[in-house]
Parts: sequence; C-alpha cells; structure tokens
Amino acid sequence: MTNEQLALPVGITLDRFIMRNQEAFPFASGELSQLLRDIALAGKIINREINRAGLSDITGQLGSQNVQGETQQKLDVIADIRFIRALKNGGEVCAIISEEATEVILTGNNHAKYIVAIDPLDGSSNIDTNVSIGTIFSVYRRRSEIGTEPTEEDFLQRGNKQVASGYLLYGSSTILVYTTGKGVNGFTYDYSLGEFFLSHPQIQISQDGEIYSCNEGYKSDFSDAVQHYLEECKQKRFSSRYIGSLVADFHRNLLKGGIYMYPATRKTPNGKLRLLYECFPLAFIIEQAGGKASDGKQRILDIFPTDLHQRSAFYVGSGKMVDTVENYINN
Ligand SMILES: O=P(O)(O)OC[C@H]1O[C@](O)(COP(=O)(O)O)[C@@H](O)[C@@H]1O
Ligand SMILES: [Mg+2]
Ligand SMILES: [Mg+2]
Repeated sequence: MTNEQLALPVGITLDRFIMRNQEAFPFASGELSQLLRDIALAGKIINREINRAGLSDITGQLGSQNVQGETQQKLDVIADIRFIRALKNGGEVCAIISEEATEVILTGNNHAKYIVAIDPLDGSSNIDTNVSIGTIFSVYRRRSEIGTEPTEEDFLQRGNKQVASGYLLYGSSTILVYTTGKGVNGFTYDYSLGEFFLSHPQIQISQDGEIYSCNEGYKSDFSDAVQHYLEECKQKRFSSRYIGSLVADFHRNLLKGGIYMYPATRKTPNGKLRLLYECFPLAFIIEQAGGKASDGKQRILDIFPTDLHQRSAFYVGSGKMVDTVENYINN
C-alpha cells in the first residue's frame, strides 16, 4: 500500500467546487459563490433542527396562515427566518420572496445585485411524520438599478432568466443539488465533518422512465387527458410513487427517471404549485439534466409571471414522458 492510499481523499467539498467554478470564469465576482455558501449554511442549521425536531418543541402547527391560506407549521416559519437571516447577513441579496411571506422582503443590501425566491420548507404536510422534506431556491439578477430599493417588479421575470437554482433534501441523507446553468451537481452532507461533498457530479435524467408520481386521490378532478395518460401508465405497468414532498418526488425521478405531475384540478384550477419558488427552480434543474418541464401547454421556463405567488400546473421529468402527457393534453 502506498502512503497516499493510507489517507484516501475525502472528496471535493462544496466550497472548493464553488471556488473552482468561479476560477473558471475570470469575470466572476464571487457574489453568487458567496450566496450559494449562505444557502448551504442555512441548510446545515435547518438540517440540525429537523434532525432534533421530535426532541424540541418545533413540530406541529404555528396556527398562523400564509398568503396561500395554508396553516403554517412551526418549521415552515423557522426555516423561513433562517434563510432570510443568512441571505441578509451574507450581503449578496437585495430582496427575497418566500412562500411564507406575502410581500417582497427587503434585506437592506441595496448595493447587492441578486434576488432570491424561496420555498423554505417544502413538503410541510410531511414534517411531523419523519418523511423527507426540503427547501427550494431560485436566484436572479435584479432588474432595478443597483443602489435603489428593489420592488415586486424585480421578481416578475421568466424562469429562463434564472442565474442559479437548487434544492436541499432533508432525507435519509441530506443533499444539496443546484445548477448555475452549467449542468447539475449534487452534494451530500457529511455530519461528522460538517461539510457538503460532491457525490452526484453532472446529473443527467434518463430520456424515458417507468415511474409516475401524482396524487391520484384527486384523479376524478383531473382533465380527461390526464386521466387517459394515467391509464396508459397503468397499462404499461409503470410504478406509482408519491411521497407528497415535491422535492423528494422530484429528486427520486431525477436519479431514476420518471414524471411528477400536479395537474390543475377543480380545487386548484391553476394548479397548486407556485411558479417562482417551486416550478421555475426545478424546471431549470431538470432542463440542465436533460429532462423537460411543462404546464401542459408550454415550457415552464418561458412563462412570464404576473404575480409573486402565481400557481401553475406542473409536469416535470424524463423528456419523453413529459412529451407524451403534453400530447394527450393538446390533442
Ligand atoms: O397534498 P397534495 O395536494 O398532494 O400536495 C402535495 C404537494 O404540495 C406540497 O407540499 C406544496 O409545497 P409546500 O409544502 O411547500 O407548501 C408539495 O411539496 C407536494 O408535492
Ligand atoms: Mg413547496
Ligand atoms: Mg413550503
């Protein structure tokens, strides 16, 4: 055994990976790198709180409602506070929108050029039952002039204007997956070292898959087209998998191939999921991984949002499966 083999490498840390990517772009100023580090830091803190949730009084409902009319879980609000604080203190973000806040959150960093849209805790209905949950984020350059106070207008940009997006998945292991438009990479959290390490380089989704994921409890509320597509999935003996946490269902399909669908229903005629901090960020990831994301009629990333908390039908995953459901819907 060589001496080198005595001390096997532990891998590439997130920090080093970010630095290497920054060095690859001489004009990169390091602000986006710092922003990604701030998100990773808040993710570590939330992860620790989630791991201890059953031992500390942070499970259950807070009783207040968010702008969507959903009852907020304590962890929804704790995660919201942690990410906003990390991004404020990091200094690279001038404004934030969050699922848990009605209005634009001004950080006071008016000199900063980035804005962030965030779903601080995704899969809220699964928090208290130890099922995988996550955080979803999206980063844009502001539209308003640096030095001025950002407004709602800064956030009303098409999804194809994102400069970065990603998610954290707090599951059997904790993983951070993100893109800055140069492919998709995943980093697994090593608790013992307190570091994220590159574990899933350059993720690509298979063009076709045999997993479909949607809440079939609402099937009778889906359009005939979607019901026909579900029938086809069953005839083809595809596996039905639905965790009920978008991040977890998305991540499984990203690695295994498959399609996640949250169609419009009578209860949610515009779909349930939010364009700016659920659909756009995951659509950017899936396209960078070779897959597709649609609202049934058009590419999600081409949609021009008119409202901060706008909802959309969402079909995302292996390209051929998204094409098939789109064909059903449009023919
Ligand atoms: O219970 P339903 O209607 O199937 O909805 C589940 C979906 O709603 C969500 O919980 C919405 O996200 P939040 O938990 O962030 O509100 C998704 O994670 C999940 O895919
Ligand atoms: Mg969500
Ligand atoms: Mg949420």
